[in-house]
Order: sequence, then C-alpha cells, then structure tokens
Amino acid sequence: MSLLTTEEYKAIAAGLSFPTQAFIDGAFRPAISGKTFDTVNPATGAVLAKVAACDAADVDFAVEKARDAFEDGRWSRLHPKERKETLIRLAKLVARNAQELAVMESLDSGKTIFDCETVDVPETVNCLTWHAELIDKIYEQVAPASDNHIAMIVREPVGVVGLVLPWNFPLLMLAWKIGPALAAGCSIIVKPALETSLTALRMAELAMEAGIPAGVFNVVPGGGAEVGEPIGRHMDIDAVSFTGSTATGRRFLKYASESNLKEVTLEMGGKNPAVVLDDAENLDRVAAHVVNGAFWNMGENCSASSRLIVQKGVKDALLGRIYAHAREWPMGDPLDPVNRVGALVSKAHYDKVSSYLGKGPKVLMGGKADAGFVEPTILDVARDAKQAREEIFGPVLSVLTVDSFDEAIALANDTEYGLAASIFTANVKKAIRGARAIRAGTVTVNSFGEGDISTPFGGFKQSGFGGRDNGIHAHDQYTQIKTIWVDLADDGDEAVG
Ligand SMILES: NC(=O)C1=CN([C@@H]2O[C@H](COP(=O)(O)OP(=O)(O)OC[C@H]3O[C@@H](n4cnc5c(N)ncnc54)[C@H](O)[C@@H]3O)[C@@H](O)[C@H]2O)C=CC1
Ligand code: BAL
Repeated sequence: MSLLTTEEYKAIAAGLSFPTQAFIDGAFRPAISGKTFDTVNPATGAVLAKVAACDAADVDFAVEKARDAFEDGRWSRLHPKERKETLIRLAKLVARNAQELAVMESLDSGKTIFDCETVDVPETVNCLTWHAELIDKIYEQVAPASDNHIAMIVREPVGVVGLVLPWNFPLLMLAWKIGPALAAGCSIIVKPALETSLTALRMAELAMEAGIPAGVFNVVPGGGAEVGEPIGRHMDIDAVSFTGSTATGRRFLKYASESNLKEVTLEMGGKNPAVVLDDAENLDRVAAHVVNGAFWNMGENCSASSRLIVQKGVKDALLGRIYAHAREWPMGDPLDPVNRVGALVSKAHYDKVSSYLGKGPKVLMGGKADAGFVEPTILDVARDAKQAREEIFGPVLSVLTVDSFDEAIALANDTEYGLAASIFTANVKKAIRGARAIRAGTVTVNSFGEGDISTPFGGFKQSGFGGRDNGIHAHDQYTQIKTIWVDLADDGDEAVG
C-alpha cells in the first residue's frame, strides 16, 4: 500500500466534517438532553468536535427502535443472501472511504496514520467481508431421532445487542462486533468509548448508505455511567459484548445479574508474557517480534507483550537486538506516515502511563514522557514491581530474567490475566509444552500476533468471560440455539415413543 505525505493527510484532515450526533432509527439526532462533550485530538489538545452526550433516555429510545426493527424482521428475517450482500456493500464503502476513516481515526485517538491505513481500516474491511461471506454458509443441524420424529437444532439471532467499545482500536473493535452481530441478524446499539466516537458515527452513516434498514444499526455516544450502565441494565437488551478494562467488565456481570440476565461477553485486559528461551533461533527476528508486541499501537493493546520473560543465557544478546529494533520506531505527529508511535489516547491515560515511569525499576531504554507522547520504554523489573504485575497499556516493556523453562512458564502464569502469550524456542517439544501450559486464550510460537479473522480471540482467567471475538465462534455470542422437535407419526402409530 502506498501512503500519502503528511501534507496530504493534513489536507484530508482539514476537509473532514465530523458526524457528531447520535444515530438512532436511521437518523442523526442530538442527545435528548441537548448536552454535548468535547472530543479532543490527543496529539495536539485541540477540540475536534462537540459530540452528543447521550444518557439513559437516548438508550431507551434506541432500544425501542432496535426492538421494533428486530421484531418486524426487516433485517433479522431477511434472506441471508440479502444480508450478505448488504454487509459486503458496507465493507466496500469502508474501503472506498479508507483514507477519510483512517485520518478521522488517527485524529480522534492519537494512533499513527501508518497503523490506521495499513491495519485498522483494511482489517475492518476484511472482518466485515469475512462475516458477510459466512452468513449463507453456516448450516443448521438435525439430531438423531426415531423415524417418527425430526429434531432440528437451529440458530436464531439473540435479538437486540449492546456493543460497548474501547478506544484503542475504535473502528476495528466495532467491526469485530458488528460483523458477526449483523450477520446473525441482530439489531445493535453501539456505545463507542467517550474518547473516540467519530468513526463509529461515520460507520452508521455508511451502514445506512449500504442499505442496512433503519433501527438496526444505532450508535449512542456518551460516558460509561451515562450510556454504558443503562445498556448493561436495560431490561430489553438481550446480550452485551464488551471490550475494555477488567474493572468495567466486572460491572457488566453485576448489571446483568441485577436486570434481565442478558448474555454477557467480556474481552478485557492482559499482562501478556513473551517467553524467550536460551535456544531461541534468529535473535534478530525474535527481537523484532518482541518490539512489535510491546510497542505496536503505543502498547495500547490488550494483547501487548508487556512482560519479556527471558532465560539468563540469552538475555544480553537479545536485549542488544531489542534496543536496535526499538530505535526503528520513530515517535511523533500521528499524521506523519514515518512515525510508528503516536500520542496516547487522552491526557488521563497519558498521566496513568507516565506514573509507571517514575522512581523504581532501572530504565534500560527510553523513559521520557512529554505532552501526550511516551517513548518506547524498557525496564528491568523485580517480580513484585507494579510494572511487572499491572496492565500499563502504554509503550512499556518490563524485563524479567529466569533460569529455566519451568521457571519461565510458572512466571508467565503468575498473573490474574490470561489473554495472550508468545514463546520463542527452537525446541518443538518445549514450544508445544509451553503453549499448552500457559493459561491464555492465544499463544503464538516464535512470533507475536493475535491470529487472524478466522481464529477466535478472547481470554482465560480475568481477561475474558463468555464467548470469543473473531472466527466462526464469534457467532455464538450473537445467536442462540433452539431445538425444534416435530412429531411425524401417522394416525396408526403410538402417540408416545
Ligand atoms: N481490553 C482492552 O482492549 C482495553 C483495556 N483497557 C484498560 O482499561 C484501562 C482504563 O481504560 P478505560 O477507558 O477507563 O476503559 P473502560 O473499561 O472503562 O472503558 C471501556 C468501555 O466501557 C465504558 N464504561 C466505562 N465505565 C463504565 C461503566 N461504569 N458502566 C458501563 N460502561 C462503562 C467506556 O465508556 C468504554 O466504552 C486502560 O488503561 C487499560 O488498562 C482499556 C481499553 C481497552
Ligand atoms: N487487540 C485487539 C483487542 C484489543 O486490544 O482490545
């Protein structure tokens, strides 16, 4: 893909008009209260737009319209082929508006234009297309039964679904959730993170252009307490899919238990280990993966490799190569396509990440923070240091040294989280034993990654609850299974049997 110049991206930015109102029942509307909040470009501190600050009244209105749409079947009972074609049109519209969406995303979140252009937008297109293509390829089942019966096991859309999103991949996490939810036939209420509402609102506009009927795709921007909690507690929302912190995820279980026991899927935090053993081959390649795992998306990534667990014999050689690779990650203006590290998402998050850089562990590299930007930082940490245990969600790699394979695996598991891990070794037995022993939803061998659209993504322990995003398994969140048992007996047959 060829990228534009900074000046060309700035020209696109200058010409953007931001969608700022809630999108409910096929139309943009102000919040019922009339309130707005400022959405800020974290790289400059400039206010980009004033966005509708919705609350429970807007959630109620959106749910009413989503329920109407679901019950009359305008989307939920549309022929799968038509749903497929509509979602493919949406994916094509995203591709056609790729640069505009990439620039909007970068401005609103501080993410680099390089990542927005090469990952977030194309992966959004890929995700929507993949789930669209799946719609008419999932077969239902017939269970074994007597000649006098047929027992069908069918999947039905779960109904009205709340999708509560994080700010670290605003567009892509939207796609991870709307792809399978819309494919399944659900009506959706999207709640973007307060920090990053713009691309979700633009997607609502594109969804309407693609032909998704009014009431099916609703976006209600606003705060966690004002919009997220009313979604979690709503008596007429059938399921919630959430990505964000473990603390907030916990709340959704409480909301569900205190309301209508809606289905809850939670994709939450991580303190993910990259385990490098003495026998790892091609340390330069290992270092490239470790650096990518730690610093990609400024470390604002739930699957970031934030703990390097390295065996003593290879530590010095590996660290040398890691420093060399980390120096190839320039930091600066997110709209300059050479930069790999942009601004952290907000002043509050910048303050949180910066607080881990003060006194304490020895700084091996980086360590500076200024005006919303934090340098890729490598720390030599003790096992009980907060940098070794807490999710920092910034470009900070904590290095822990071990003597043996067993110690490495035990340390990898010594966390409340279990989202992702990687293991680097030339020994296939250790690779497989390690991958099996580490309690995490995704374990990569000799690489860092999250799999791809076809592989399920989610966490063990306090990183995940309920279903999975991505892959065919994602559809489990948005469908429920029904048994239809039919009596085929003739008049002469026994009534029971
Ligand atoms: N797993 C992941 O991908 C993410 C993890 N995080 C972690 O969470 C930390 C804090 O970031 P936050 O933005 O505060 O994440 P958060 O978990 O509070 O926010 C995620 C979503 O939940 C909503 N929300 C917040 N409070 C809520 C409440 N009381 N009830 C219902 N919904 C609510 C937010 O508005 C947002 O849409 C980060 O530093 C990072 O460690 C944050 C974002 C994504
Ligand atoms: N990396 C995709 C999931 C997340 O960070 O929230």
